[in-house]
Amino acid sequence: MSSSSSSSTASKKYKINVPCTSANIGPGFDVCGIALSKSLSLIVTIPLQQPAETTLPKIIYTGLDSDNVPLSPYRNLLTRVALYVLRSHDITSFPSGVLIEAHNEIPFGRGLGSSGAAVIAGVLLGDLLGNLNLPKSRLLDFALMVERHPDNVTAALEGGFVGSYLRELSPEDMSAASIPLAEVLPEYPPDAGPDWGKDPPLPPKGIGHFVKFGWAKEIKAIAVSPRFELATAKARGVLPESYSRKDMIFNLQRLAVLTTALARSPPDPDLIYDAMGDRVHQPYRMTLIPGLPKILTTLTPTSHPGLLGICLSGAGPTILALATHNFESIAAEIENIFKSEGVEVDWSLLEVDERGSTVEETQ
Ligand SMILES: Nc1ncnc2c1ncn2[C@@H]1O[C@H](COP(=O)(O)OP(=O)(O)O)[C@@H](O)[C@H]1O
Ligand SMILES: N[C@@H](CCOP(=O)(O)O)C(=O)O
Repeated sequence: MSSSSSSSTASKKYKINVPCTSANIGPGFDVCGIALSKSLSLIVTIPLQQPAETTLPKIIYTGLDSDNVPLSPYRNLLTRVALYVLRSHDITSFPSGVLIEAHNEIPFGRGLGSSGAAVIAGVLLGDLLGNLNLPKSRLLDFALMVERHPDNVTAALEGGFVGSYLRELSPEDMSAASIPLAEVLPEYPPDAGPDWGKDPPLPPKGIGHFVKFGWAKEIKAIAVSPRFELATAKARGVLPESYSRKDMIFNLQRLAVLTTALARSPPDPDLIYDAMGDRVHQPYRMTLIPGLPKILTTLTPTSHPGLLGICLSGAGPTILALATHNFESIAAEIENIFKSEGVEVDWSLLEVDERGSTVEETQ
């Protein structure tokens, strides 16, 4: 326990750590996600005794994109999600005197699950501040009321390589789960008191279901991120409403093979490369990401030994290449193709994070 000597300022500190994620992995649109080794972390200091004066949480950000984050707890995504969890448990306001120090390594709007990580961090923050001890399945329900595709949030919460689906809801549950996001996460006015607004819509129970797949230890992920943001909402907006039977079968066949192929040691590059093909989201997103068609066709396990497969990370624009070696030359080739389209990039070599999200008491 971390406590200062004076009893009036005695406090406990906790660290919440949430990994970034790469969703889809080719054919698994809105199904698969991998937790990777960059994270959003929060150090949360909570006074042991509530101060006499009521104060909102103080938020401090460091790290990537920290200049672009609202610091009002009524505007910030983390704290709005936490307040949703608290209000859903009849706790109408934040405890007073809380300090939240966020450190972010996940670039915003690049397809590495920054919003999914923020939503999971917010749910864990609400659970901590309300002393709720919610089980993982309930934490996921709250996250899914905010981020409505399960791939990023499930992988961020659970860690590793995960497949997930949403339970078919009863008509009554369906009406709760399809409430507009603005009602789940209202923009609280600056002077919002404990009685502000109506009761939040509670999530139906057991919305998300998942299974953790195996992952061959020698497989690493090269993430090449263009220096521009692509909002997930915009990249979902270009997708069609329906697909041909041929394209659905194309993806289902590959997905079934891929989930086992990535667990096998040593990995089979030709099998994985083919199994990472996709006809559901990548073809439609090519107009938003210059260089994507060339990247997906130029690099192969034959041209670049060590490469296993290549895909758009989440909704993009980051490219995810799975590989066992020759990481620099694979990244350099992707970087050159982007450069030829006038796009600058940053790249990093990431490991799979098997731990998922953690909450620990700290000093
Ligand atoms: N740590 C964070 N704190 C607050 N807001 C965040 C955080 N991370 C992401 N966001 C919000 O989520 C947006 C990005 O979400 P999205 O378009 O889904 O892209 P991504 O692929 O990175 O998840 C950011 O512009 C920001 O508004
Ligand atoms: N399945 C979603 C995943 C979005 O991931 P993000 O990291 O880009 O937010 C999609 O492809 O739209």
